[in-house]
Amino acid sequence: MSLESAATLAAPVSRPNAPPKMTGENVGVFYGAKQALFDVNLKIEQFNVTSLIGPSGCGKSTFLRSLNRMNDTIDGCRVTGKINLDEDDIYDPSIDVVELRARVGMVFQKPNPFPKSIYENVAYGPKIHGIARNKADLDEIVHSSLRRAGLWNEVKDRLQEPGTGLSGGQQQRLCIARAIATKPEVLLMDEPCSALDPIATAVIEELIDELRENFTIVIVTHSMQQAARVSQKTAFFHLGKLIEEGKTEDIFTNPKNKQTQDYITGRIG
Ligand SMILES: Nc1ncnc2c1ncn2[C@@H]1O[C@H](COP(=O)(O)OP(=O)(O)OP(=O)(O)O)[C@@H](O)[C@H]1O
Repeated sequence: MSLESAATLAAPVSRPNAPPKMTGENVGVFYGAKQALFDVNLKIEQFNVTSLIGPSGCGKSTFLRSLNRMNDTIDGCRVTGKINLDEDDIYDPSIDVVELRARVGMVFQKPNPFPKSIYENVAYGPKIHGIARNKADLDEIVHSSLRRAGLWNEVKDRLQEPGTGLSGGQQQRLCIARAIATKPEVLLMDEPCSALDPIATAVIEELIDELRENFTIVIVTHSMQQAARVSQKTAFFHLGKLIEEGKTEDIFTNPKNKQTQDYITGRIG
């Protein structure tokens, strides 16, 4: 992308004294004997969108998955270093991983609604986490999550129809509604628009900008334009290392590192 197009950057949310929502310190990730991430130090600011960018295989998704211990589900995967959510060390043996994943929710690359009704897709998390006290409560959570995900008007008359019957963009918004229904503090998004057309992508990008009022968001994206449009902070990874991070505007207009410069100007990738 041209450096000038960074003029479309989303305005930063100014909360100067807020401590970071999540902090990674010397994070390393191994798949068996192979090390995929090396000594990553990154602070995730609250109520901001942080983009993780870099060439294929550089470790973006690996780092994202380490933030809610999704890597635990991969055989032979081991994480070293420390990751905090507020004051909590998320790899401490006392941490309940199910509860952690309710606090740090995730939206995947391909929309993956359950083979259940639209209502049940969103109600599932609040039910298993015991968030709703009764049916009226559950209805309220489902309706407000669908509203916040910008899907309510399109589905309000068909809540009992299967989620899989929606369009791709609608399914992804349903997955976002499902993720926010458990009231997470942080929302992780792994290339959430890669399976969507430009119009559905624009809708999700707008939604991300609205969601940051209430959630801290970390997004992996292959699109530098998308990173520039939606995020306040950008982290550039290369070959398993965090090369440079900072305000999105600075990364795209005035990168300090030559590798970052080469990536954003299309010389590597
Ligand atoms: N389940 C796994 N088992 C073994 N190696 C893996 C696994 N997942 C990722 N890797 C390796 O770890 C490295 C980082 O992969 P990762 O998927 O995190 O990169 P990425 O930057 O998200 O890539 P992409 O943009 O292509 O999705 C790569 O070398 C990859 O082959």
